[in-house]
Amino acid sequence: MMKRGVLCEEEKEAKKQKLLDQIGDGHLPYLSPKDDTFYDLWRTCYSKLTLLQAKHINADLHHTVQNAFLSLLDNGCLFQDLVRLKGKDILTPVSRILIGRPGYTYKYLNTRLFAVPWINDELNTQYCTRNLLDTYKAFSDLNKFLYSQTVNELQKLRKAHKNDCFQHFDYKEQVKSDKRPCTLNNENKELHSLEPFNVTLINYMDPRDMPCLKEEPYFGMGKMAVSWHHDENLVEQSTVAVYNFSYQESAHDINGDDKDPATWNVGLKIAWDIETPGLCIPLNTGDCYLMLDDLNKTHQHCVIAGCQPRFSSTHRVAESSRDTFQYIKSQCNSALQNLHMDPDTGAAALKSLEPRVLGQTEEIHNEVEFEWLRQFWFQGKRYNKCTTFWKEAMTELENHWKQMETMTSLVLKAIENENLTVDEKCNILKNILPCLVERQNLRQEWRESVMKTQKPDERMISGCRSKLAKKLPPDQAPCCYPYWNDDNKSMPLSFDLHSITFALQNRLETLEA
Ligand SMILES: O=C(O)CCC(=O)C(=O)O
Ligand SMILES: [Fe+2]
Repeated sequence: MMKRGVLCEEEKEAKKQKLLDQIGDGHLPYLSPKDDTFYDLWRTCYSKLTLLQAKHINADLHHTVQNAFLSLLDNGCLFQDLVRLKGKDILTPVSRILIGRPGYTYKYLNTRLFAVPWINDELNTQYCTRNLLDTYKAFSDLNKFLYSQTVNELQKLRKAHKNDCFQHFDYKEQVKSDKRPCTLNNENKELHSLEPFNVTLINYMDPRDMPCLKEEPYFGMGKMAVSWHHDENLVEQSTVAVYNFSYQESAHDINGDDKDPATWNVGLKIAWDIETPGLCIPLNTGDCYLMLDDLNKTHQHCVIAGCQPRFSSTHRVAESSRDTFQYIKSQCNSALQNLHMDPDTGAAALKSLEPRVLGQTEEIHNEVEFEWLRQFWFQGKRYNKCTTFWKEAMTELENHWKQMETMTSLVLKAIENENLTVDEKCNILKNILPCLVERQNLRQEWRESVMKTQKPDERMISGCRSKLAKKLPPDQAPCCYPYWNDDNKSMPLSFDLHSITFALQNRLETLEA
């Protein structure tokens, strides 16, 4: 069920290793403002990166947003994520929270983050304190501001692009080759998204808590708080806008004296290119930068740690077709349409035994279980500190999921008992078995992931398992939920589906023989 990128992890890793081998012991060149050609390089190879300096932004907005960052920290609403990278479990050095439209989620590194709603007109009671309500709203205000700036900058970009094209366009060439000016071609090509940002991912790190950050490997830019990456799961050609806030003086410098020791930097490079120098842009507190249009696709970025604690708010247009509570709720409702509950006896029955319908129900069953319930509970009880929105949403989804457990058990009974032809039974089995096998495999995977993070018992003493467990506070420790024992009579089927899928496979083979 995990989404696959254009290049798979192994291919990317091999490609990266090849680049590192080419570089050998040395480093590739990169430019920062102290280099004469820094602005030329920025204009020519990084023109879709725009910096908005703090001094051009309204002081009230700075004040509101900066207080909001500090409030998130004071309220314990920033969390390190336990992610799986290149087959290893790691705890991200950066702590995060997602804030955004009610019901939105955002997936990064196979972790689904659940957005704390930034405003909720109907239910103000969904926050622990009044103070937190104002905190989230501050990011909605910042979101509106950054969106208006993005629209302006995209217009400027479009104008500059048109001028460039007309300047370079040679009329004779056009007649000869019967090509049209590139502005005309580009009229259709300019697909950049003007959709407003729907979420912001807030980042926080105090470098003094993270003495073991990795060195930036290609250019020697310094210690990385966030390694090179493209932002994933965004609407194509959508801008990412970032507000930067570092605070408190500190004498501690982790990056040597090569550049201003206090400053955090954003690093940029063209993806898979070792000819063009990298760009390292220092960020002063209150500065914002925009990665416009397709910059996130053509280039990669990283964050080089300064010495102060630092926050950023990264506003994005998350791809949301299958990633909102509204979406998964409607999926559940469509699956449950095939369930009839007798109002008098409370007995459950399936309305249709159409194989396609049964298969779809089992798919939705997996989707709600693995993409929502298990993702949510893997993050412990962290969300309770920030909002009640997701606890209520998960209770609702869990009720739907439990009814789908009943539906699965009813299909299994139908295959045993009903007056169905061999063909009908085969068709049903073919439609549901792949989903049940996937459910069994994914349940085992999730259970193992959670066990790895738990306190070691006598059998598991050493290694990163125990280290990870110690690092996470109890309310953030991953839960394997839902989980139940075979003697739990409220559940129609076992957690472990191994013997059921095994028997069904045999059954199918016998029927087909
Ligand atoms: O903190 C920043 O400036 C950017 C962080 C980032 O790249 C991300 O959250 O994807
Ligand atoms: Fe990023």
